[in-house]
Amino acid sequence: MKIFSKQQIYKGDQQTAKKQKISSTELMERAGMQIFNWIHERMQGAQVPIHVFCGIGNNGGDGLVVARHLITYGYSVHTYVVNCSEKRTEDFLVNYDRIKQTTKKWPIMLNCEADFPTIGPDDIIVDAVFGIGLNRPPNDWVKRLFQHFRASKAFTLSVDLPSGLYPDDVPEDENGVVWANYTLSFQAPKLVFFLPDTSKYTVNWEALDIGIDAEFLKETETEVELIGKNEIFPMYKPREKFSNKGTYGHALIIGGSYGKIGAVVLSGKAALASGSGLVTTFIPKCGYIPMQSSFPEAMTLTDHDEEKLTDISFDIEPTAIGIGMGMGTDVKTHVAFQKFLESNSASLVIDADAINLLSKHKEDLKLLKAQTVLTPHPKELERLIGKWKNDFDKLKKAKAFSKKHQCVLVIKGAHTITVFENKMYINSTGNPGLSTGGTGDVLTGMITGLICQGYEPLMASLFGVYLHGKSADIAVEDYGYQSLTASHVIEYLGKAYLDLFAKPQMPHDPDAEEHIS
Ligand SMILES: NC(=O)C1=CN([C@@H]2O[C@H](COP(=O)(O)OP(=O)(O)OC[C@H]3O[C@@H](n4cnc5c(N)ncnc54)[C@H](O)[C@@H]3O)[C@@H](O)[C@H]2O)[C@@H](O)CC1
Ligand SMILES: Nc1ncnc2c1ncn2[C@@H]1O[C@H](COP(=O)(O)OP(=O)(O)O)[C@@H](O)[C@H]1O
Ligand SMILES: [K+]
Repeated sequence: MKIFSKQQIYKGDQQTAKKQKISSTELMERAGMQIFNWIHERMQGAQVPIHVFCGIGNNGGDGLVVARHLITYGYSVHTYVVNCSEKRTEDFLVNYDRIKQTTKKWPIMLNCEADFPTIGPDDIIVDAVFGIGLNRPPNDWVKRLFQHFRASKAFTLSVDLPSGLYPDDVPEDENGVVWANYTLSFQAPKLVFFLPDTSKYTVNWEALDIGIDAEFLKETETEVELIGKNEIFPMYKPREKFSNKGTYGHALIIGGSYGKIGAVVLSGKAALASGSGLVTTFIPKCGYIPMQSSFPEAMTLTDHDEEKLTDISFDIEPTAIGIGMGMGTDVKTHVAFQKFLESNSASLVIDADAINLLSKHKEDLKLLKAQTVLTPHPKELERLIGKWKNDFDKLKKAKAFSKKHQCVLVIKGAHTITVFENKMYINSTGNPGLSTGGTGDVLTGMITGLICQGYEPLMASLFGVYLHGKSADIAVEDYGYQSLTASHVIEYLGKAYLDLFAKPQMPHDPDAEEHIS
């Protein structure tokens, strides 16, 4: 699912009006009507007080449309205009006139704190103060209004995005933003719903189809995509009947040190469970017996050093290599890693300590082949690309890094973002049960195993991240967030594959009816 920039959203509105021969007022009517339908479907006329707060731009115009329909259907509505600027948009004014023709209870003008209404905890707030047009922080009294919303504890439904949130920046003051329970976003979600700095402003979100021009939606190239089942399914490579283990590649998993052999066991098992034909692990000598006894499907090669990797040499020809889990950053290990990079020609997935070694010795980055995959968690990413000001700055730096080194950067987190050159792919699966040791090792193994089966490194990363999260989403049903372990993610991988073939989905909806950000 494409995630459009602010400029693209405005362009899409214009193109839709032009192609469908409708006015912008009619498009606003459609948008507001969709919000009304959503509320009406759930409330069925219940007489809960609904406070609709409208700004003076088109987001406010949407709010006025919603309020008018709610009034017509007999709801208990209080409409307010947050009078924060003299510059009203045309469509706001058209809808201001229309609501005045519908009811004698005209919208109440709010000009300062003294005007704030009482809002009960069981009331509903519709937040239509600012949308994507916010271009500076709200006035102080408007910020206090947003805090008044939050203090009321009323269910808050934001129109398009929580007011005070920019579509392409991080607000400096969290009190200047509405904290929404739910956001109904027009046509597609916004990038800010998925970033660690800004996702807290809405608990749930849903995209409402407002009939934006189909050609615009299809042809417009976006910098950001949300990856759900609809995006993943077409990538799937079926298993051939007349195939053998050689058909699906040979994964080599390199890593481990004294006390950290388990990381390689997990990674190797994940490579196998993702479908790799063969798996070999390469570990320090101390790991030989534990590896052979806990992972009988794997072949095992060992370093001559007992406790760490000092010489990564082997006489097999792996299709793809995953390296770094539990490897440590000993000087001897670094020398071995550097030598390995100089001679390696297989596709590579780099994780954990191998990333830390690259961060410590940036000159080694030039040894990476094009399309090498790196899978840092936030701390590892910071060591690699430097500190960032906020999430947007982080993504800018990540794109520059990916371009410079021609690598696929898998930035792990609640919504893992895969960056390749200028494009960013946001994953939609996964849950907090994954916040436990070893799940990252599993991901590296899976991506390595997928490359072995012929998936391009970028596809393997997107597919791997999706399946990893999906497996955890299925497993959490049986184990709960607290008890989910990295081994469960491997165990449930088969179910995650099978889920790809479960009920078909609507093209506009990546994974579910509602989304928790
Ligand atoms: N396809 C779509 O996405 C559609 C979008 N529509 C709505 O239009 C919205 C965008 O409307 P606008 O561009 O009018 O902008 P907004 O309604 O988001 O609000 C900003 C308005 O207030 C002004 N402003 C910005 N920051 C301010 C501040 N801190 N204090 C006071 N005033 C400030 C701006 O000049 C602008 O007029 C969308 O978010 C959406 O709700 C719908 O009406 C129709 C379809
Ligand atoms: N709250 C969360 N929601 C979804 N996914 C998560 C969450 N926390 C962690 N993850 C995922 O779990 C994995 C953790 O990886 P990492 O931090 O490298 O763990 P480890 O090094 O212990 O293997 C990543 O794939 C990350 O995206
Ligand atoms: K809003």
